[in-house]
Amino acid sequence: SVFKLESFEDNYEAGDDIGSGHFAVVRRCTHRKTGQAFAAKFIRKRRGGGRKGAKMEEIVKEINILRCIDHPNVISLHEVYDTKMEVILVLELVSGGELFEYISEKEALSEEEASSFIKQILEGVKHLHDNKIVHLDLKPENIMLLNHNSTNIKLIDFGLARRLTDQEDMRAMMGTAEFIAPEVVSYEPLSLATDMWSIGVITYILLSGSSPFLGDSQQETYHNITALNYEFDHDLFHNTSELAQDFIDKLFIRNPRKRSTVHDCLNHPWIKPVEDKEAIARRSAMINIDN
Ligand SMILES: Cc1ccnnc1
Repeated sequence: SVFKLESFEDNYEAGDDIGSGHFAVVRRCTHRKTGQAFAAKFIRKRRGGGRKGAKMEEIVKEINILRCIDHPNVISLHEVYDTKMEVILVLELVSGGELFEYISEKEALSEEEASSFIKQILEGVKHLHDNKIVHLDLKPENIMLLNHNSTNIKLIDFGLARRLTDQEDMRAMMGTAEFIAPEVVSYEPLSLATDMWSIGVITYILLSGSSPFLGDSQQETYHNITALNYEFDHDLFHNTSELAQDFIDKLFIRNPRKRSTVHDCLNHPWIKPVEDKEAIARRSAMINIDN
């Protein structure tokens, strides 16, 4: 991958911090020649045998993933600068804040608003999954609003994202099938279904303001997840439709192969409203006028 050799400072003026990720700081920046605003993600390189900083191979993996996606609901990568201490990703700027903040201000959202956000997340995730990319870190902090007065969202932070071809390699490393022990065979490699579970958690939180599996400790949370220990608490869900709960139930399935795919979700009636009779009548009326 060709990285720019002239310095980032030559072309951009860095501004305020607007976020941070793994070993990274994100700052708003302005392109000197055009005045266009971007987000610059400064990723610290791991030097020598140190622990701090990201490994170059991880940074290159994130860049290569970002370079092969292009979708209105996914952050886009503009250019990359490589310096001695850090790699700088110049990304599209989204300045509407995290979905996480938006929810906490509003407690819980209406079903229409929640369904509209989830539909956009599904559209973005569909683009990733169609390109065999699994995000692996879908959470409200990694979903940002385009700007303060819009409800357009973008997925950001692909620091943990993987291309599924890597997984196939891993399965190849598992050795010759006939000699593999059952616990190794049933070890489910990370799959696209991993993202779908996360979408279930995000949906539950958008509708109720509460987290379905969260316990008092990380260990308790893990127990709740593996035991599928969740319910639709009446106080939180008495205004929520059966359809929304059915959408979530189809994602909280232990067996990844049985869990809803992104396509199942986009076709679920909670997301894809059934076209009502008037809409059908209007459409055929238009067709008659045209003929
Ligand atoms: C935090 C962030 C990341 C990417 N683009 N804009 C803002």
